[in-house]
Amino acid sequence: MSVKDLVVQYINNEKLVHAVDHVSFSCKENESVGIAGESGCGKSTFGLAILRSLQKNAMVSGQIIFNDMPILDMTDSEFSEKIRWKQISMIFQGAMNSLDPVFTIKKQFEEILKKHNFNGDHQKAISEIISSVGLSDSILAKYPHEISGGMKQRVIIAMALILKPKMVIADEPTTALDVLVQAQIMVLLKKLKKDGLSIVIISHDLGILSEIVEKIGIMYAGQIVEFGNLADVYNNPQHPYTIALLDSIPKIDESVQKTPLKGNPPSLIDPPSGCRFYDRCPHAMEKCKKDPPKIETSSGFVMCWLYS
Ligand SMILES: Nc1ncnc2c1ncn2[C@@H]1O[C@H](COP(=O)(O)OP(=O)(O)OP(=O)(O)O)[C@@H](O)[C@H]1O
Repeated sequence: MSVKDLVVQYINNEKLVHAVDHVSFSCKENESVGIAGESGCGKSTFGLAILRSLQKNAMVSGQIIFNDMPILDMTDSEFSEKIRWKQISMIFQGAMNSLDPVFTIKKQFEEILKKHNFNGDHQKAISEIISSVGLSDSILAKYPHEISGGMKQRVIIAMALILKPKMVIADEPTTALDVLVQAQIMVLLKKLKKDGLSIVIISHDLGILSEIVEKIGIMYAGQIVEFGNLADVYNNPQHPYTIALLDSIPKIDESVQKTPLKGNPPSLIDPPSGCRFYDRCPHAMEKCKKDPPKIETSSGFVMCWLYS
């Protein structure tokens, strides 16, 4: 997948919210990408833009090329017919709470298959996918309130995978689960990845991302300010925001208490020109008031005046 100059703006009360601002990067087949950043920086908007599932008040420009197909140029019906759920699917943030309480799990799988005109054997497809996420067929007769949070999340993952997509966008797939269940879900995602699934995983939790992705993008106020191989970004972060984000992870053997990053990200309505991290950056200089250059790094890029 290659994302070029992706811009998403929401119109809200006659004002523009610049939720994703000129985002570009690419990843290879079977590579998984993590998108990390604070709440409200545009991570979910980015994921929803790939699946063309943004709300109606969103305006999108730029290009997303998936398997040589320019997916933003397709008509809605072409995208639904060829791509959505069949090639790219999504585990939506908080989706396990949106399972329909009045239908059994089986019925909810059948609805998805019907909606996508699946003409194979429904029972076989459901059983196969349920077993691939570590559940047994007995769960199918149950209602959502009869199963645990971890099982619900497995059901949601199975639903996203039932049409055998090549790539899944997982938006905070472990948030709201206890740590043991989080670990089980990560084991499951790693297994699916090993079986050939590409995963774009969106999370504010750098620990979770470090377990699974090859590439990572650090998002700040709608922009990807640093992108590269996981090891490069984690071991040798370049952008002051990445450094601060990594530094905020508590370590068990540290005696000195961490000083959290001060201040808040700028509003995405009329964000300031120049570097968006300017107000919080310990290295801010006069030239940072101008838009930062995109500097090539060993495996990606950093958007920062420190390196020009
Ligand atoms: N439909 C919408 N209309 C207007 N503004 C929106 C809409 N959806 C999101 N936003 C705004 O866009 C910005 C980015 O939101 P988004 O949900 O993509 O961020 P996020 O990084 O995923 O946050 P979180 O981790 O809290 O989900 C925020 O300022 C949010 O308020």
